[in-house]
Amino acid sequence: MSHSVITVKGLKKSFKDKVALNNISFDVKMGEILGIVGHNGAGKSTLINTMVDIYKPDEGDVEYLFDRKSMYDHIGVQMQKNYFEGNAKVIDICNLYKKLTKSDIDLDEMLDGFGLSKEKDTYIKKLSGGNVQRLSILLTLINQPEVVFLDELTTGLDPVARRKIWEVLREINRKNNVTIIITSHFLDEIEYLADRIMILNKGEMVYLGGVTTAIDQYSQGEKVIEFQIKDPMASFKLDKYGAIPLNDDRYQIYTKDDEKVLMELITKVGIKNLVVKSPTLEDVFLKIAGYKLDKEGRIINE
Ligand SMILES: Nc1ncnc2c1ncn2[C@@H]1O[C@H](COP(=O)(O)OP(=O)(O)OP(=O)(O)O)[C@@H](O)[C@H]1O
Repeated sequence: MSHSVITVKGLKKSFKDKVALNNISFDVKMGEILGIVGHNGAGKSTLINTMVDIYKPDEGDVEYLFDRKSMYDHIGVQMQKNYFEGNAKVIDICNLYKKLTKSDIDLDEMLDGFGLSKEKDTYIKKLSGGNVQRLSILLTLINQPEVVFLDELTTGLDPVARRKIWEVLREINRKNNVTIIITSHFLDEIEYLADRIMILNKGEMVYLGGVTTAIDQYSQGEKVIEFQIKDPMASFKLDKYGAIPLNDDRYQIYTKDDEKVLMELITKVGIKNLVVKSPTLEDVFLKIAGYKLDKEGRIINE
């Protein structure tokens, strides 16, 4: 069992009467990738901001394994918004960070790993949004932190660029045992990267554990039947099955007795375009917190 590098105890944070975090307690293990997911406003950024001392909690406490006074020597924080001087070149900003953090990292190697070698002499104001995002992650890693916080990891990046970032992060996690805490709206990202996931729902931690454990725990041998009904007026017939409405007039039913339910749906309700499958992480989310995903796989509010 690895040590805890961060211990969060009973965190509470409100903004006026809005409760952003309600009694959150957990440990971050050294060398793990912890993925924090939740809908807009679930409390992800507030949690990270409180963990890195940007916000003061109303109650509770965050303990680090290392000396709190030198915390910023040990951690790297990438926030949602970045403000870079537009008239500086990529390499200038990198050198500045390197100097400020007294790092001996090989910048050429890093720029290459992030696919930014060609942009080395590009002015920040001329960079694409995706490249600004890559640069901000790169800068977070320049001081060779032991713990990295990445808020909204790959928002704004195309699928190829996202994969590249995932690989870089996995490598620094595996090679250097860097602990990584990421928030994301994308379940595929968390499923791919995270050793454990935390599901936040309206400021509450509703799940913390392994991805496969989440699926096993919440599915309990159930199958998922997804379908459309032939006659929308017949939707009341689905009530007794606890059907969850999805996009595009589709419904989802969880059942341990898929054969019987399927027969009933076909003969008594009238369904089409049906799929029977084992639950995925996406289904688990839908079940735990009523989340839905948009076409790109991003969590959207109910
Ligand atoms: N500085 C602030 N002042 C007032 N309210 C805030 C502030 N920061 C967050 N909140 C509120 O606290 C709640 C949690 O917000 P937070 O930004 O932590 O959620 P999030 O899960 O990161 O959302 P998103 O995915 O949209 O970034 C929201 O209701 C938000 O409006």
